[in-house]
Amino acid sequence: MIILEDVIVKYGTNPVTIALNKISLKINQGDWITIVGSSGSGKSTLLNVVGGLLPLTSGAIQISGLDLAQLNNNEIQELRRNTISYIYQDFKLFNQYTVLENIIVPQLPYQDKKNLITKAKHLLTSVNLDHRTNHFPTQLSGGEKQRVAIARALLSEPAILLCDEPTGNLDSENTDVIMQLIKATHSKGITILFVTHDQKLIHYGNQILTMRDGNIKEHYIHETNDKKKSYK
Ligand SMILES: Nc1ncnc2c1ncn2[C@@H]1O[C@H](COP(=O)(O)OP(=O)(O)OP(=O)(O)O)[C@@H](O)[C@H]1O
Repeated sequence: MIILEDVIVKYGTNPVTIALNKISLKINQGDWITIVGSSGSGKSTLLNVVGGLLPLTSGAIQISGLDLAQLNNNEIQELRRNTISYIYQDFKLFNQYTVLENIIVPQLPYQDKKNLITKAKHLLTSVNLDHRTNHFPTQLSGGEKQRVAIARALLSEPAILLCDEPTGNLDSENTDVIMQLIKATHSKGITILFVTHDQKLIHYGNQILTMRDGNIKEHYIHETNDKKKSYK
């Protein structure tokens, strides 16, 4: 479970931007929350604080019972390595590495290489890219790059997958492929936080969270038809 309590994030000093303005939210394991809202409303900041990438100005975040503020840098990195994975609009692949290397590189210092290669090959098959194992990112299409990024994100078998507009650079055909892969991932019980501007994608999640000016404007849960400002 992820719990945000009165989370405030400010950027800068003069001027100050309040990116998250006292956000409280409870996310259960296996939820898929689609996060929408206009540009600058705080969507990426919300993802980044859950991912342990940004310090809070005030408030608290718990992930699986751990208070992020109580963790040292190594512990945060461990949480990010084992529990939380990210996929981004711009894929963030390493152009100097092959597809297979891109998938295993983040985990290489911590796990047995042979095991990682076996797992990575299995993941490449599951995203239909086994024929691209030794290619470099520059030789791939956008959709293929995002499939590599998904394989990399899943290597650690994370509990939480943070998706920051992962289909933003893709055409509708590739968007469908990526959404089906994320859907399959979600069906294994992984929590998904999914930022998008694409209204066509909001039905994939079980909840829609609308941000406005650093606040949760609306939190809509599909299954219950329940509308909430927050779970507080
Ligand atoms: N590094 C930063 N320094 C200063 N202000 C920032 C920084 N990052 C974001 N902001 C500001 O914080 C606010 C929230 O930004 P955030 O990126 O979370 O919005 P967003 O909803 O993801 O926007 P978009 O849809 O355009 O990606 C915006 O006003 C933005 O200008």
